[in-house]
Amino acid sequence: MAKRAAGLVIFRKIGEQIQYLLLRASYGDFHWSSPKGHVDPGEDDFTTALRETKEEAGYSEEDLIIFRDKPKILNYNVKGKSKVVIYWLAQLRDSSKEPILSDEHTEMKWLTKDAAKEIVGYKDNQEMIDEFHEYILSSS
Ligand SMILES: Nc1ncnc2c1ncn2[C@@H]1O[C@H](COP(=O)(O)OP(=O)(O)OP(=O)(O)OP(=O)(O)OP(=O)(O)OC[C@H]2O[C@@H](n3cnc4c(N)ncnc43)[C@H](O)[C@@H]2O)[C@@H](O)[C@H]1O
Repeated sequence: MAKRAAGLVIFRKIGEQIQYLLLRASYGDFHWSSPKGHVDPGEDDFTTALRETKEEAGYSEEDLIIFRDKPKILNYNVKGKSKVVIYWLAQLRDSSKEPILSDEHTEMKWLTKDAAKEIVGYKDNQEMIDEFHEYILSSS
């Protein structure tokens, strides 16, 4: 069975600029991603996304406006095993509230769409950022 994870693609608005939160893993290839993590047995995906966001960025559901109707699903292989990751888009209500990192990450950045796409590197993740970005623009 595929490994399953869930998380939130978090953005904030600074004036007219939209910035995405990316966290750098403290292990493996030190990759950058949105807050997310493994779905525990019996846990639903959305609960995982909220739990991991709290653990990895310090944000609670109350800190965020979550666009629940538009999840995106990424499928890729990690060490030869398939992995499914479900992401929801979420806006930080208080743009001045900075994340609190756990020991799973060493660094954070708020990045414009193009910089966020560059740092995540993977095509499917880049396409997801593009799609979420279009959604933000079309709904604001
Ligand atoms: N490798 C590791 N070494 C040591 N401790 C670890 C570890 N992974 C997790 N842990 C630890 O395990 C514990 C439980 O973590 P927990 O967060 O509960 O579970 P998890 O499933 O390991 O969490 P993530 O899904 O966030 O893991 P990840 O960052 O490895 O996954 P990603 O898919 O981004 O990345 C996995 C790989 O896929 C690559 N990747 C990411 N996105 C894509 C993509 N779109 N396409 C192709 N490859 C991708 C990444 O570059 C990376 O190489 C924590 O304490 C954590 O610190």
